[in-house]
Amino acid sequence: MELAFLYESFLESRSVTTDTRKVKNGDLFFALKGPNFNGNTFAATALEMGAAYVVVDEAEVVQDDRYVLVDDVLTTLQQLANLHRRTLGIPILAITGSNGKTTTKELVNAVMSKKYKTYATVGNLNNHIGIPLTLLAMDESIEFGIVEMGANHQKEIASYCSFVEPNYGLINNVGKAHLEGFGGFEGVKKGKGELYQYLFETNGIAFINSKNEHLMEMSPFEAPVLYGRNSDFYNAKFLKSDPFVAFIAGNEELVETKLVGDYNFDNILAALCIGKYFGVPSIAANQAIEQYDPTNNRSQIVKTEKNEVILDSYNANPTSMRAAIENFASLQKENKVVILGDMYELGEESEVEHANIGALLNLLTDTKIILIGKNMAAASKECTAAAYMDTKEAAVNFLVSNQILNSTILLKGSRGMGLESLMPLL
Ligand SMILES: CC(=O)N[C@H]1[C@@H](OP(=O)(O)OP(=O)(O)OC[C@H]2O[C@@H](n3ccc(=O)[nH]c3=O)[C@H](O)[C@@H]2O)O[C@H](CO)[C@@H](O)[C@@H]1O[C@H](C)C(=O)N[C@@H](C)C(=O)N[C@H](CCC(=O)N[C@@H](CCC[C@@H](N)C(=O)O)C(=O)O)C(=O)O
Ligand SMILES: Nc1ncnc2c1ncn2[C@@H]1O[C@H](COP(=O)(O)OP(=O)(O)OP(=O)(O)O)[C@@H](O)[C@H]1O
Ligand SMILES: C[C@@H](N)C(=O)N[C@H](C)C(=O)O
Repeated sequence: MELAFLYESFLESRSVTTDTRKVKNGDLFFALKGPNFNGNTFAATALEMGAAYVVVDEAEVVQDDRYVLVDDVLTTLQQLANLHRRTLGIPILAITGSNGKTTTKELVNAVMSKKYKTYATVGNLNNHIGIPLTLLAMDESIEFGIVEMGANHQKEIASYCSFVEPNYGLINNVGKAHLEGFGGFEGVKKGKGELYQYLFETNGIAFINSKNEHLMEMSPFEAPVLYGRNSDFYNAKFLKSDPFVAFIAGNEELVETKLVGDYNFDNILAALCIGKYFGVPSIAANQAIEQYDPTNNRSQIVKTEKNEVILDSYNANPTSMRAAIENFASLQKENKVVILGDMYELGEESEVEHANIGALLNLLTDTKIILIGKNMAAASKECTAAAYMDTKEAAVNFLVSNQILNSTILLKGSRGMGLESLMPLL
């Protein structure tokens, strides 16, 4: 009953917010609880600021009939999103994976929007709150929805599938990310595999990189749409990444991208496979890939007055760190510097995984290495040639007195390290 009423008012306003700092006239305000605040305490403020209704789950804050009291605000937000998704009835593609979800989502969106009116997750709004907000932002003009799903524990992807109800899905890869919450690499496979399980049980379709043995082993499908090998539904030929990726597309066209890192080739293949499956003309699809220019701290090239920086400070885990280092090692540049920060959420595997990165760095004989953060101590023990600072503050002092000039720099670490704040020194 509450849901039907809320959906009616949602259809009138088309605007949902969870934050009084962003309320607009006519909004539906959902009073979520978070680590810092209880949204119920902001309900009255939301109404004063123009919200039409406030959805709360604490009876004592209710003052009049503009308060909609429910058992649990987050569950109601997800149920409303599900009702909207069913009403729209459009095809929805879910994208998850350990690395490259956001980039792949952007690439798929760029390709698919050459033929369809699409809506894709904005930025990284990929969790229990961001995903329902993504669904509710789709209107009747949208022909194809693309929903990024992030996760750091079991049953999370299954829960998202239950209200997103995707018809199509892509697990980009499985790697050593969020090991703490997933319970190791096998746990990552199980947790991400929940998308395959949902699609299998609902006769959905999965796009799978056939060169990825883990994904192939996880696949329960009889006939998934494969990419990556010549006999597959889609393939392309990698040419180089020096630093930008170039390749020969499935239609034999040369495509020169603005994406750094050979690992991005897999993300591109996924996008082009999906485009081909949905009938996007190949010339237009290739053009979409060529035009995509990352500006989001994810392997972004920044030319400063002093240096050229591969700014990769959005996140870091053993798999993406290794991929970034190996790619950097292959670059033909004069003065190379690697600045790496801690990798987070690795639980009991943290020390050994940081040590493994240290061992890998020993292979970079022509490169200056700077390691930052408490966890990187384990890497510095393996890689004795590296300069090591346990805090970012210490690293700032080091970089002030040891200026880096005329170099190509890889700057990568977990989000919490905020390594982009070092950019003014580089
Ligand atoms: C709940 C919420 O939306 N919080 C946002 C809020 O946080 P704030 O610091 O204010 O505190 P609370 O969370 O405690 O607030 C509770 C509610 O109170 C509201 N409120 C507060 C103050 C006020 O004056 N008025 C208010 O109304 C408040 O809005 C809350 O509703 O603001 C922050 C700053 O803008 C936001 O950063 C914070 O957003 C949280 C983090 C959030 O989850 N936002 C989602 C929309 C989202 O999708 N965020 C993504 C990050 C996704 C992510 O990390 N993905 C991981 C994997 C997923 C793991 C999953 N299990 C998980 O734990 O999330 C990945 O690896 O990709 C993003 O922002 O990019
Ligand atoms: N296919 C890939 N394999 C390994 N590493 C990758 C791949 N694609 C991207 N990366 C690395 O991951 C970084 C973050 O990319 P992106 O934000 O697209 O991933 P994500 O999975 O969405 O991350 P998050 O969950 O934190 O949003 C990139 O800058 C790059 O270093
Ligand atoms: C920021 C969040 N999406 C994420 O990726 N976290 C990990 C732990 C990181 O920052 O490396």
